[in-house]
Amino acid sequence: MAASLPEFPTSVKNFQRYLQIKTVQPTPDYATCAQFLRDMADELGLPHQVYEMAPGKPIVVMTWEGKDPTLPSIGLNSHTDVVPVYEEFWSEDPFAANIVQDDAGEHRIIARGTQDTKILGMCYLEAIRTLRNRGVKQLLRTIHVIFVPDEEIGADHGMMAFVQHDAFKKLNLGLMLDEGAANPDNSYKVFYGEKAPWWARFTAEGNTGHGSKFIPNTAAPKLMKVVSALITFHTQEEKRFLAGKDEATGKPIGYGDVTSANLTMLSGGKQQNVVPPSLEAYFDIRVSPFVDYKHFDAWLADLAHNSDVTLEYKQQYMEPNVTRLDNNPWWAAMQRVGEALGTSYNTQICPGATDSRWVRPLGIPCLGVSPMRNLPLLAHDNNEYVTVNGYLEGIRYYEYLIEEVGNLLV
Ligand SMILES: CSCC[C@H](NC=O)C(=O)O
Ligand SMILES: [Zn+2]
Ligand SMILES: [Zn+2]
Repeated sequence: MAASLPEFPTSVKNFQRYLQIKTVQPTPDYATCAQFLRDMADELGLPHQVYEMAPGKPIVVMTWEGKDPTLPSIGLNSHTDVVPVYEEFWSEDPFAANIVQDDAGEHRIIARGTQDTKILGMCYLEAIRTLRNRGVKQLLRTIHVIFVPDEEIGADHGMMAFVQHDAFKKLNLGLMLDEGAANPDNSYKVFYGEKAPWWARFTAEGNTGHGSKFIPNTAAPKLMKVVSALITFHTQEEKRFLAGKDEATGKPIGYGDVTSANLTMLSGGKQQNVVPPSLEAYFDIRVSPFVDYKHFDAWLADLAHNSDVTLEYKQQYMEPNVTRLDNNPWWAAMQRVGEALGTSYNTQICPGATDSRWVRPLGIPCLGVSPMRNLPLLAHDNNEYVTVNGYLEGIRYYEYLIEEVGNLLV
């Protein structure tokens, strides 16, 4: 660790304070978090509302009213919760938000949530502060900075519920910006759509008995038929992805064009010498938005049926989830800002699921961008970090982007 560190700007200290709040699943400290955000809003002079779709799950919305509040507004969304840590694999306390100088001389802020996705919320707020300090009193459109809980566990009491609420409709969003991801290359990733999470549980049932016997009709071979078919499917999709283009048509194949099916949990059985009456296999399936959902659903149902296995979904997302980029004035505005700041973009389908999937089906365009480039993707990983310089670049990016989209007449 470096002997002495420079004095960092207040924006960095605010980011550290946010990171130090343990909004970690499964028991996030949302009360402290909401208080912190309310204090930030007061400091910025932004009126704010707190909504709860379930007790103890605050959604904080800060509003910077535009010159014409009747125009559709801009939503700046980020989630406040973070995923758990394996602390023994971290070089720093994941909730201390320590700043450590690396070999290249860069100052790294190391903490859970630096990339996913507390950087985003703080960049929005610090960018608004910069704009107002520059003397920009109002933009044309109203800006809503939205902080939501529980994105990491499916958003049942977060964005999924909020979009049904009157308060959400009253925000009158014309565009929502949401999370992107760190890019190891020199461009910003932009997510214009995402894969559909289908969390499937296959249950096989059969005869039980002594573990030394040849028992007919047991659970294991039935379950193995499903497991084997899905692993074969997953491997084929992986091959298509690695080949980079379609064998027949030569069309390029990216992450968004393929579907993954990972076996993530297996359960069943009580003792090693008792053949179990049931066994379960859990798959995290991420369906490409370009796949015919109904067709794929029928394929999985047939697979289960033909294997004499039952299939249940913990979640099965079925809505369209792509924002078109052609003839999209918001995207054009984003590109102008990138050009002005010397940044290029890399447009992608998000392999994971974000809160945008609840908003896109309402016809509201959503673009997921996080200004993190030349940075390894460490969301959900050990020693998650962003550099101080990267964070400051992010604030500058949003300063220009918020001004551009906030003043856009479409
Ligand atoms: C599908 S609900 C969980 C959402 C989570 N989002 C980011 O990692 C994901 O696993 O994609
Ligand atoms: Zn996230
Ligand atoms: Zn995440």
